[in-house]
Amino acid sequence: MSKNELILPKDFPQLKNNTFLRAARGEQTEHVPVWCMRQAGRYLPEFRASREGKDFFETCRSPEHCCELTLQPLRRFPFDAAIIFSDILVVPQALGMEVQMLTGKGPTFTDPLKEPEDLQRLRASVDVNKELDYVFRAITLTRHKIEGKVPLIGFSGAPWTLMSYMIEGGGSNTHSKAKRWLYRHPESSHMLLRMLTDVIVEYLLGQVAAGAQALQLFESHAGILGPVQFKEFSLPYLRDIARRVKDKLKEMDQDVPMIVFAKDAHYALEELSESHYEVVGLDWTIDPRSARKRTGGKVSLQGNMDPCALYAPKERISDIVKKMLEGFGSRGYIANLGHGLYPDMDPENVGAFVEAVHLHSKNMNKQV
Ligand SMILES: Cc1c2[nH]c(c1CCC(=O)O)Cc1[nH]c(c(CCC(=O)O)c1C)Cc1[nH]c(c(CCC(=O)O)c1C)Cc1[nH]c(c(CCC(=O)O)c1C)C2
Repeated sequence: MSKNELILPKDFPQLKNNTFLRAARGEQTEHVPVWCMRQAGRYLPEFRASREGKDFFETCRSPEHCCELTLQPLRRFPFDAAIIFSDILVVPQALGMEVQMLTGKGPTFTDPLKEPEDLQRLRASVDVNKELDYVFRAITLTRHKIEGKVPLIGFSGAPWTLMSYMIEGGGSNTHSKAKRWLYRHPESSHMLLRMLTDVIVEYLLGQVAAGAQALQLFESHAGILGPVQFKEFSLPYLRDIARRVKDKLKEMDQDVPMIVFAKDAHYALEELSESHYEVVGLDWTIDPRSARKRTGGKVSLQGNMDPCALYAPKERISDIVKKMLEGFGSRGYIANLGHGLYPDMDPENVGAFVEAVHLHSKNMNKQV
């Protein structure tokens, strides 16, 4: 028996800081909780040291490494949540596709999908518990090792974003190969999106069973769609995922908040706030006050400082954070960036961001 198998998803340490979970449910908290997308990342020297010389997806398959990388940012900063170290592309791998992380190039598929016939290359039925067991073990281990300090977030890529990677074969500016499918092969596109949805639902439920206390869906490529295609090829699947996961969680007597982050989908804010997610994540192109108005108190909001604001001097970061908090208000709000941290960011400025959120939100609460 390997040492991971001894770690079971039960008897987890008691949660000490639940501000993130309460804010996700729209409750008032002592301070506004804060975390950063890509908080476990290359901007931290200890992350670069741990990852050095190791294959990215091999790291993802090692529960011990994932646990260590997830915990690293918490040792430096008083974040109010942690996100499990993994990647959205483990799902296409589970469907049978080969993906490598190439230095300087990012994720690269060996043999991307080209035509609808290629769907036959995908596993028709995926045993999620077998294929993605390593993620579940990483979550269980981390949930123990985090010692109840903050909640642990599980995540998945959303169907359209994963579909676009599977067809583009990696990062892309135009996503024109994937969008070509939407216009030329709409039925096959829906078939692929349905296949992904089925796997994602199982995957998210498996993450909760393993110990995830919240779930975030990353629709990172929403912006490239525009409102009409978003309504046809993204939104229905986002809604289906939330509804199916929620129904099952109810049966399991679990109450796990779900966050949807559809980057650059400001055109769909109203729809996203009526999609069964407790929290809508926002990129920096949306004004906080108008986001509140447009979502009408139906959901909590998360975001949305421009990550590049972290290049500003610390006093300026503090001012930007203060304005952002005033725009969102301190209730039903989780502070974050509008997208992930970049590798060249100064950890000290990340610390200044976290500190400013806590300080200004406590002051705002005093004035109410
Ligand atoms: C740290 C990291 C990750 N993935 C990649 C890196 C950098 C590579 C490395 O360190 O070697 C490659 C890695 N993985 C991906 C990319 C983007 C490729 C591209 O489109 O150009 C890269 C460089 C794909 C990916 N992967 C992810 C997204 C959605 C979020 C987003 O929009 O950025 C996406 C699009 C999710 C993701 N990815 C990761 C996490 C957990 C860490 C954390 O957030 O603290 C998460 C949540 C981890």
